[in-house]
Order: sequence, then structure tokens, then C-alpha cells
Amino acid sequence: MARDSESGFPIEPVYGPEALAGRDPEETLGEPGVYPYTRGVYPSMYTGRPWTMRQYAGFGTAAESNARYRRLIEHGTTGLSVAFDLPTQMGYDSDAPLAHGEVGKVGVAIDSIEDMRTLFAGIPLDRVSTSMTINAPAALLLLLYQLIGEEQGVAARNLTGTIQNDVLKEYIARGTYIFPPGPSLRLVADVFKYCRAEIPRWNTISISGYHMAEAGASPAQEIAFTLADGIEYVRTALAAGMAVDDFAPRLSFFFVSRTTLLEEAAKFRAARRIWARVMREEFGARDPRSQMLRFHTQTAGVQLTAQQPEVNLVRVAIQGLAAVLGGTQSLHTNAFDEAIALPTDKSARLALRTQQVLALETDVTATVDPLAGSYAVESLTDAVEAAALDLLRRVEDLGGAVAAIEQGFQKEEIERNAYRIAQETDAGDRVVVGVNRFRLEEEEPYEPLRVDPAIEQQQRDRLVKLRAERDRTAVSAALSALKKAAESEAGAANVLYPMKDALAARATLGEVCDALRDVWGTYVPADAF
Ligand SMILES: CC(C)(COP(=O)(O)OP(=O)(O)OC[C@H]1O[C@@H](n2cnc3c(N)ncnc32)[C@H](O)[C@@H]1OP(=O)(O)O)[C@@H](O)C(=O)NCCC(=O)NCCSC(=O)CCC(=O)O
Repeated sequence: MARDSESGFPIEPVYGPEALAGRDPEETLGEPGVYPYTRGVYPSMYTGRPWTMRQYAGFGTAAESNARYRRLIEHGTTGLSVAFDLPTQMGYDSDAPLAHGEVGKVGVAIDSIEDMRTLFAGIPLDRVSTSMTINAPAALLLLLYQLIGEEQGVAARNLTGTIQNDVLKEYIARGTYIFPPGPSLRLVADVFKYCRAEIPRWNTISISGYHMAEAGASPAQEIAFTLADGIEYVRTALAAGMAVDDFAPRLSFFFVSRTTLLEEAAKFRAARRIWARVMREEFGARDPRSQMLRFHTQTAGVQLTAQQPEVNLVRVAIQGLAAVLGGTQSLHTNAFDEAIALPTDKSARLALRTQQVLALETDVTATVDPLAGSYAVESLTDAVEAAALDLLRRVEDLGGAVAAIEQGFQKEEIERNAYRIAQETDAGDRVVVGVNRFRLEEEEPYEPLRVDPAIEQQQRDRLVKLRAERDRTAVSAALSALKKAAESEAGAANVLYPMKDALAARATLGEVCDALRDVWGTYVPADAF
């Protein structure tokens, strides 16, 4: 009997040669590093360079997070990935009333250039690439990074990294938006232009399906809605006057990896194929790099269990393997205790060790795209692709990603799938080891890491000092210049230049975001749910 895939199509008990019959291998598979990139974006893939081991981390103060990054580098991580606390993500200083109780909780608190300097102390920005999970205030954090690079003597053209900067999925699934879609997209286009001129090796956006998946999206929904957002960003940049090959090579993506290894590997392969075709056929991209879907993967946090947490080590290894078999460029493997609390030093190290075992002890990195030609995997790739294309068409029929968001389409589809998963789990049809099968009478005790609540006061004290020391007139002049640029028509002035001056004059994150809020207003979602 066929079993249903996570995307909702049947998986046959047996696939045979008929699965590959009638396919044009050039068109569907190609060579690795060649259009449509089904087999991976680089000809040599991991035989040339392993994926980047990029563990998402950050909590408490900049000093504590800096210590964690240095330890991760010592243990062999090959890229950094910064988690910011909620006030930073929402554009508020640590002493804002709305920040109370949240400072340093889910990531590091960054109020100004001073915190940023501490965060990267002793970390050579010309040798490490850094991802920053920041969306509405992405431009600010990028500029702070550039300013710290300048202080270290690293030219902007040599900086490498990624800002998430994907505000559309914030409206759909993640929630840290500030401004309405119009000005948010204008800011994204300003970032694309700024990076092209000033920080050309920077990945200007990480178009993310991960959070939709965590909210319950199926694999097909995850890639369809993410690629639809990608298409909207491409249209935005084109409308702002950029040529497609001037920005598309620096678009990047971010997906989840679940324990359903075969379908996940198929999903990554299908996503690459769809994107390559869209970029070439719909947008006329000629530069091969514009057609390559490069992506980061995080193992599925939502599949981790608080019960018998050590079982998560096994899950993460399988999920990580799926990402590698799918050809990821960069990977975060979750720590086994993440369903309970922030990872401890030891669990963070174990998570990294999982990647090191995959890269160095297994043979999956010895040959490029080892799954190619598998009857099952090629069939699943076609099936995920077909399901995703169908959803992409529905988004287009609604008028594109933003119009669909405003009609609540993606959210509703995702919630429907989340409900299905919950029902199947409750009924025991979907097995979760240690939760609805093979339970323990009594769980073993576990001592989680807790963030010190005193951090909020420390950040407030730093802000009082900063505000007393800096040149107040220079700060308000810089903020006025920023507002003026924000008031101008999209495309007339790039807000990043005055924003950089304000940050260099030690304006705080909250002040810069408030200046933009004054001009652009804030987004209030339609009350559909
Ligand atoms: C493009 C990626 C995906 C990966 O970039 P990387 O720099 O790591 O890898 P890369 O670009 O593939 O490789 C680095 C350089 O080596 C080259 N290179 C790599 N492999 C090669 C090969 N086999 N042959 C030849 N060259 C190769 C590349 O061309 C590139 O050079 P050039 O540079 O010269 O081209 C980027 O966007 C990225 O790092 N993203 C990470 C996103 C992230 O960590 N997000 C965390 C979100 S955490 C979250 O959101 C979840 C929780 C929450 O809600 O908060």
C-alpha cells in the first residue's frame, strides 16, 4: 500500500526503471554545477569544499555571545550565525518599555555600535563569514557589521556573510515585521543596491522557508511559498531599476531538513530546478550564478522532543544527512536540548560534532550527489516539484506573494497542514518516538541553561552611558537626514547611506527604527485569524 509523503502525494512501495523512462536527463538532471542544477550548484560540490558548518548562536550580552562564538570556532565551526534577541529584531532598545523581560532571551541584545564591537572582538571579519538572522532592521545590522569591519581594517569588498532580510516570510510565519510591505520592500531594494556598490560579496537576503515549515508547512508548501517570495523580491529589484544579473547572484535561500530523508533530499533538488528555470525563463537571467539556488539548512526544531531529549541526537543526525544529500551550502544542526531551553556549551558542541561526523567519517562527501538516478529519489523529486509548481501557480493567480499574503492564503494553507499533522500525531498514526510510542514512565532530570535576568539592567546602564557620552547634535542631525531619505520616493535616495552615518554617530538601533517608524508607519496584519 502506498504511504503518503509529507507533501501529500503517495510514495509507492517500489519504484523501478519506468520512473526514469521518457525523461530527458539533460533537461531534468544535467551535470552537477550545470543548469538546471538538480545535482547541485557546484561541479565538485563537497569534494571541492565541504558545506559551511554554521551553528546559529547568541544569547545574553554581546560579551557572552562573543565567548560562545570563539568556543565554536575553537571546536571547528567554519561560519558564524548570530541570533538576536526579540527587542533587537523588532527595532527596540533594551531600555524600551516593550523590551522588558525579553532582553538577551532568544539571542544577543544589540543596541548600538558599542555592543557590535564587543560581539566581534577578536574575530577576524576578513576570514570568517557571518550570517545574521535579522529582518526588519537587517540594513542596520549590516551597516554596523561594515563599521566594525572598517575598525578592524577590513575593506567592505572583502566582507562575506548573509543577512536574513526576508520580511515577507515574517508576515506569513515569523512575526518580527515592523513596517508595512511597501516600505519594507523598498528597504530590501535599497540593500540590494547598496551591497552591489559597497559590499559585493555579501548575500543580501536569505529567503526562508524554515519558519513556514516550523509553523506546519509541508515540504511542497515550504519551497513553493519561499520561491514565490523570491519571485516577489526579484520583481521589486527590477522595478527599482536593477538588472537581474546585478543582484540575483547574491540571493540566497534557507530551508528546513526533516527526518523524512528521501523526500527532503528530493525537495532540495526540486527547489533548485524550479528556481533555475524561473530565473532563466521568466526573468531572462544570463549569469549562471543568478540561476543557482544556494541555500542554508537548519534541522527541524519542531521535530525535537522534550521527552527523552537524547533521542534528538539521532533525529538531528538523520536530518543533517538529508540536507547534505540534498546539496546544502551551509548547515546548522540543532542541539538535542533545544526543545527544552537554549543549548548548553556541551550540547552545542555535540551538535557541531554531528556535522563533523557527517563530513569526515561518512562517505557521502566522497562523490557528488550520490542519490542521482535513484528510481525513488528522482520520482520523489518530480512529485515534490509538481506539487510546488501547483502552489506557485495558485499564488500567481492571487496576484503574487504580497497579494496572497494580504489575502491570508499562505498562512491558511500552512495552518491547515499543521492541523493535519497535529491530528495524525494525536491519533498515533504519525509516530513520534518517546512521545506517542515508547514512552518512559518517568523522564530523567535535566538541568537547562538559563539566561541571567540581570542582563537587562546591564544593557540599560550601557545605554545611559552611551547617551551621556555621544555628540547629541550629531546624532539628531544624522537621524533627520535619514528621515529625509526615507520620505523620498523609493529609488530616489538610498536610506542605507544616512543610516550608516547615524549608526557611526552612535545612534541606537531603537532610535534609527523609530525614525523610520515615524515616516513609514508600522504594519497591522489583516484580522483573518
Ligand atoms: C549562500 C549561503 C547559503 C552559504 O554561503 P557560504 O559562504 O557558507 O557558502 P558558499 O557560498 O557555498 O561557499 C563559500 C565560497 O566558496 C565557494 N565554493 C563553495 N563550494 C565550492 C565548490 N565545490 N567549488 C568551488 N567553489 C566553491 C563559493 O562559490 C563561495 O565563494 P564566493 O563567496 O566567492 O561566491 C549563505 O547565504 C549562508 O551562509 N546562509 C546562512 C544563513 C543562516 O545561517 N541562517 C540562520 C538562520 S537561523 C533562523 O532563522 C531560525 C530560527 C529563528 O527563527 O530565529
